[in-house]
Amino acid sequence: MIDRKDIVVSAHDVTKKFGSTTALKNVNLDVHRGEMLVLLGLSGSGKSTLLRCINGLHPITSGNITALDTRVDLASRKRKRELRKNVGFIFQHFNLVGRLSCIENVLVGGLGRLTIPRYGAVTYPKAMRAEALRCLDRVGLVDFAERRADTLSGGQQQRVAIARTLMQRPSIVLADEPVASLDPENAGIVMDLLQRVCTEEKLTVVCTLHQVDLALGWAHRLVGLRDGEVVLDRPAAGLSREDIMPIYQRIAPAGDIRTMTETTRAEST
Ligand SMILES: Nc1ncnc2c1ncn2[C@@H]1O[C@H](COP(=O)(O)OP(=O)(O)OP(=O)(O)O)[C@@H](O)[C@H]1O
Repeated sequence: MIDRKDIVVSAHDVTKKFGSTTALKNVNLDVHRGEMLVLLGLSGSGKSTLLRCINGLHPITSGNITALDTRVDLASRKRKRELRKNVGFIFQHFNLVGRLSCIENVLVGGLGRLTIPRYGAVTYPKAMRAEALRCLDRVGLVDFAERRADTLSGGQQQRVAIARTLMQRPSIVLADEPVASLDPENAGIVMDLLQRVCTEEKLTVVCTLHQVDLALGWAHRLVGLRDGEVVLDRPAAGLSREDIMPIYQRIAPAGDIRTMTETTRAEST
């Protein structure tokens, strides 16, 4: 039985509108400590919006959302900033500072614990530099500490971004299509790393993906969104591609349901 204490994110009837566009419709979701949850769905189904509502980057329109015991929908700006210190965010395009070394990029993850900004790795406390090296070691890149970030491959840059997130010591990691720019081998390496930090450090990872096979291979739980609604919420174990593909059906205005392939074929003829 799941202990409520282990719930780190809880969304109740969350609706998010952007003008006349409803990005999320009555979403209900509990995410547990140490869980690797993958959000799947067509482009525009609301995956990134949900991530941004969890850390308060987007205000929700109705419902309520709690992350790490903070009512995100009611929180002040200051409270949201505090929350975000405990919530790491991994982006598709890594968001590293290319001209800085890898260790400097990782150290940025620890800035929230310092009162004054630092410029250059040597200006950080020695203990933080040692921690940054350990984080780089976790992702297999300690030998690249002094290399400029923009001289690394995409896969290596994403691993540095994961090290930066670890340096932040978050309780939750939100990853928005972290492997979308990577080849299959590097995508597997990055997913493996995310799953390992999740399991070994009891971190909670909520990750959006377009690759069903990666989701099946690495997620503990899959949540499918279609037009902003949760249409699948199941443990990944025992699920097959066939169980997942209905997420990718489009609802036509007349109510007939067509798969994306059928829609694309019809549109191209
Ligand atoms: N800042 C915004 N302003 C207006 N509309 C937005 C904004 N952000 C998202 N939307 C709309 O909300 C809906 C959901 O978008 P969202 O980016 O969450 O989808 P997604 O599933 O993450 O898509 P993708 O897989 O392409 O990243 C879309 O219709 C999108 O156009």
